[in-house]
Amino acid sequence: MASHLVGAGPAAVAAPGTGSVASVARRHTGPLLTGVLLGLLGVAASLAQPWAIGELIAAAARDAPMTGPVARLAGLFCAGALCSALQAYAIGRAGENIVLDVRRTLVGRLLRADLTAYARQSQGDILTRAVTDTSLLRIALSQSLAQVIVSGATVVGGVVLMFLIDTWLMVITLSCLGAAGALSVALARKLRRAALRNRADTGAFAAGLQRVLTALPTVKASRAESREAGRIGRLAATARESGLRVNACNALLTPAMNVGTQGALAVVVGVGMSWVARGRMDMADLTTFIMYLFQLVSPLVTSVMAVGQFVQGRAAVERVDELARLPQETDTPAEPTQLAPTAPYAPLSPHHPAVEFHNVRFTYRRGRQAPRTTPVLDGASFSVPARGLTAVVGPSGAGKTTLFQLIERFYPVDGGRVLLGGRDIATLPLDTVRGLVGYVQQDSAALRGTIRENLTYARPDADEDAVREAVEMAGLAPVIARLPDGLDTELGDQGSGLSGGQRQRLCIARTLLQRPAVMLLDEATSHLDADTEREVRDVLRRISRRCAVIAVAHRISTVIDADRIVVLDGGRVRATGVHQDLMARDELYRRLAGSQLRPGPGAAVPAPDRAPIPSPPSRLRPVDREER
Ligand SMILES: Nc1ncnc2c1ncn2[C@@H]1O[C@H](COP(=O)(O)OP(=O)(O)OP(=O)(O)O)[C@@H](O)[C@H]1O
Repeated sequence: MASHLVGAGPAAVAAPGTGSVASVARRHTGPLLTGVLLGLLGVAASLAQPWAIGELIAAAARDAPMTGPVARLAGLFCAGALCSALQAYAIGRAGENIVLDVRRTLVGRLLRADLTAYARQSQGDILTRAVTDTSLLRIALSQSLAQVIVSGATVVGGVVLMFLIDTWLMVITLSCLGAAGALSVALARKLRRAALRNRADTGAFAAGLQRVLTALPTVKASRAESREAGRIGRLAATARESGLRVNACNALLTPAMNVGTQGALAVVVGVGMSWVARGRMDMADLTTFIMYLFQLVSPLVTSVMAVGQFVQGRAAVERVDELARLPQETDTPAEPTQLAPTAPYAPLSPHHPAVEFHNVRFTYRRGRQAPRTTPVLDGASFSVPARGLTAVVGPSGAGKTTLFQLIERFYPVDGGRVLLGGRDIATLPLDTVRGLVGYVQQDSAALRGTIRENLTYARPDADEDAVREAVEMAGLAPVIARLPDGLDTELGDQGSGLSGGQRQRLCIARTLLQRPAVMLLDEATSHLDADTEREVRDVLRRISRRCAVIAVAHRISTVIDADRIVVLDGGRVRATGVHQDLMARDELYRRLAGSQLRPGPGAAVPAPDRAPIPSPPSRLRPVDREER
């Protein structure tokens, strides 16, 4: 059914994967193993070096030719250096690739996140996780992991060779190192907890900073600079405190291992020398044993440091995983029939209402544990014809914006159905729904970038003529003509660089360019002066002959000549009709309209409570914003 419904093109965001860091990292097992293998080859080369030195000494002692032993030793040096360089490159590259993949997956999942779940996150913390924590992944998953493996292999190889030289001396050595090792493990556990706390504190600092930076003029106008500086300073101090705990654990880790190895060395020299004195061990074996012990010190310390880094990185992995687990919007697979090319403004069948609400119930969820609040919509029903201007009015907080958000399917309804062109939107792909519906938001969302990029945001393939037409229609042409760079003028964050009214026109033009079947305008002309508003209203009137335009407006001038007005109150539609009709029979509408309309010269003032037959629109004039 519903072959009249067509889509607006492919999804813009690449389909995200399952999201967890481990699942992403598994894709890079091959390059990581290659790096580790190169590292192990380097270990073998370095472990063989004392043996080659021994061979060289023996050859010198025998006065035998030295070319072979020297060549072997040089070969081992070169092989060790080459393997170590290749290992560092391979592991570093794999680490960067993991970070890239994790970030891409994370961005895909963030952009597809369920809005209810997303709204519970702080944006500053999201940024810290997506930028800083993902950087730490590289260290945890590649460098430190590889270092643990490679240094660990050096340690294991050395230990085996030392066992072969003298088992009991090695047992004594291991008991000294074991005590240091146990201390290091305890410290590593503490370090992980401290690192997790520090990541969270850093996120809280970023969230605090982001909160004020996005509202800097409000902060200044409220003279809150000192208060905010103090509050954010305290957040920074908390991050410092947990950072110091991380630092303390880190600072103890390496010395703990150093003390262990130095203690082992002292004991080995003492015990070994007494054994040599008693003839239980010869001097050459003791010297080789001590050489291997010296060779163990550096990899032991490196591997303990790498464990520390790995543990800190794991804290970051946990935080990135948590973000990647954000619930996603549920989508519906597209049917082939839904993806026919669109005709401008007319992809919905004129035989069905453009939008229908059937007994819709909806409540915002503030969190799983939070108590349920009163429903915003409690059985709302109305329909919007495929052509014409429909206005939605109601007191502040009545749920008008919520209606629009449900048409866009930003949230699923709790009960009832929302139909688009006769089809339940829950059964349509999100891409189709959002391609058919154009939405000019209440707060005129513009993005950092050029005006042209903003205009073509919903339709990147729009040609120059289409852009110019939308600009003209939205009354934006004179604004752009005054800008030195015209359409290529750069805007700041949230479209700064334009006035509120200019931003509204920009957003209207962007939606016009999208050529939707249903155009939603939420207070979209509230910042415009009376003349510009009239021009934009005329444009919308013209467009409404080709598609459905639904406008939320507090300004009665926007509503007065609408083909249909829906009056929303207490989560329900209490009346629908045209202006005169509603003035005559709906008390709330009369009250809402009465506060903004004043009689023209010679007209009697209608007494709102006595339900008078209203004066014809020509004799009523809307009160301009400036006069209110
Ligand atoms: N994201 C949200 N989370 C929780 N509650 C919300 C959310 N958005 C809106 N609400 C609540 O839902 C109710 C309806 O809000 P909505 O923005 O739809 O009203 P409105 O009629 O558009 O108001 P206005 O005319 O003032 O713009 C309000 O009580 C509001 O507090």
